[in-house]
Amino acid sequence: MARLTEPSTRYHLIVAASPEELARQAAEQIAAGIDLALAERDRAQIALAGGETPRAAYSRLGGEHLPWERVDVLLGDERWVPADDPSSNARMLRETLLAQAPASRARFHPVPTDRPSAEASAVAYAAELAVLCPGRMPRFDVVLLGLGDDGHTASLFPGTAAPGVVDRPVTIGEGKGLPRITLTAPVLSAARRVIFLVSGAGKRQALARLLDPSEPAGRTPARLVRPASEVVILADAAAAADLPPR
Ligand SMILES: O=C1O[C@H](COP(=O)(O)O)[C@@H](O)[C@H](O)[C@H]1O
Repeated sequence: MARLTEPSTRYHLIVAASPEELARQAAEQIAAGIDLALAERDRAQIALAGGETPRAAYSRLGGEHLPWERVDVLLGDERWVPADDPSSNARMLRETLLAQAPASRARFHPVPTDRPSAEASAVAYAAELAVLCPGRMPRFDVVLLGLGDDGHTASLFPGTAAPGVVDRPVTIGEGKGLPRITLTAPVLSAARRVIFLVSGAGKRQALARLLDPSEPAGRTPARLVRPASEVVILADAAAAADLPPR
């Protein structure tokens, strides 16, 4: 009898020579995913990373001439903080991608963090997602992810329950002392195009672990993102410094 084995995830690593090049490549990859989606459907849905790394890429992407009014912009995760909190991922997006024409015409769907609890915010975000992308698991056209130095992605932190949630698209997480709302691994994996953006020497070990087939996902939850298509990793030279030649 034939043994069924899960196909392994294919990673395509691109090392950028400068911060400008990293931002340019990221903006280009996201724009290409949007273009492809809009050639096939009326609207494109993208889920973007928070944190600090993608700021320059978003500022650059915001100037791309795309039919932004047909693009739904969501977040892969959000800290459960008010919308104007300095650590709010929505605030960061509003200050970069959405701050300028033409991307200001996109429809932004922030995580509603104004609910009485993180759980209630997760339920509200899941309801919004269900309207936008009907079906059991939403399928984004593009998912841009970050990689934490501890191997987390979105808000799937090692040692917490969120990475193990597989029966719903949105769950609550916890990381660096903050309650969070996050897309789950099955939704991230269902995306048509997944891109990781990794920058800085502090991410060296995490990046090496992400690319190591023997690395357990329990220690590096970013390995739980296993789309059918190849995963593009855009890294700078500092993050990629310890990697063996590929
Ligand atoms: O907490 C978070 O961290 C990750 C990584 O952020 P970075 O600035 O170190 O690249 C980010 O992807 C995630 O959205 C954010 O909430």
